[in-house]
Amino acid sequence: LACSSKYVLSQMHPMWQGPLAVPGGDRQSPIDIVVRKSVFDSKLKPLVTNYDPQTCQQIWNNGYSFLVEYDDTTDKSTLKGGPLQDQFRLCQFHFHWGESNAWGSEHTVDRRLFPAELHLVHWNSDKYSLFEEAVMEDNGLAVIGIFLKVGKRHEGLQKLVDALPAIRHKDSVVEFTRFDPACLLPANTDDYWTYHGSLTTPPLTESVSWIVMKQHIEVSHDQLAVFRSLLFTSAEEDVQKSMVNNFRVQQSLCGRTVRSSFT
Ligand SMILES: Cc1ccn(O)c(=O)c1
Ligand SMILES: [Zn+2]
Repeated sequence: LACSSKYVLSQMHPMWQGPLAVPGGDRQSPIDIVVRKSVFDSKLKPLVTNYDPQTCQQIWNNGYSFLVEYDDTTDKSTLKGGPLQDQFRLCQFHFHWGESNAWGSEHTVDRRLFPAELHLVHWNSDKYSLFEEAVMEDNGLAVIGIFLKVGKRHEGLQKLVDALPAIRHKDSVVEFTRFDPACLLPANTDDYWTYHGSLTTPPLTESVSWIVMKQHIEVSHDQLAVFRSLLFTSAEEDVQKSMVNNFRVQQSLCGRTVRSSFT
């Protein structure tokens, strides 16, 4: 069983040459959320987000996804409430998606796959002074996961979609300002599942309080197609590879409980 071994081997991924051994390995992400096994916790509070669009700085292709990065040197864009005891600062958001609309999300709900998943990444600024510090601690990060479905065009997303052709290749970056990530939240942010897990990319550290929204957001087929026009590869490489299927395989629950904020 993957949980009992001292090391778990993450999925062999072309981008991460060879298996990655992760110390411990009994709190890995992503997972399948089995709705009927989740436990309602009445102590779970509503999420409180306070995002300042002025802290938005740049958008860049890191060779695995594209990241919209925020200035996290002050407490201007924060997350608190929900399952969290402390205040967390927004540092970036990014997505995971498939080559087709049939798959692409990292988490699943009763094995249901979504075409993509948005991650809003925050770190505990009550306890740590840098993201790099927090990422190594078991209460260091809080990531909001939001499922994307293909449907009507997402007006707020279009500004981001329009910036993507400028960062087609790995390591390209452009200035990106005044983007309010609150426009990407679903109407209902009171209903979520939460569990303790890990980053889904290296260093795969088990430092994440995951908050997975029950309600998805909708984006258009064309908007998602622009995500797929990005490349994993840098401009100099001879063979260009489409940035698709940038999700990790699901990990064992290892006896963890997934709590729900709703019945
Ligand atoms: C910090 C971090 C890095 C990668 N991914 O996928 C995440 O969801 C969070
Ligand atoms: Zn992610």
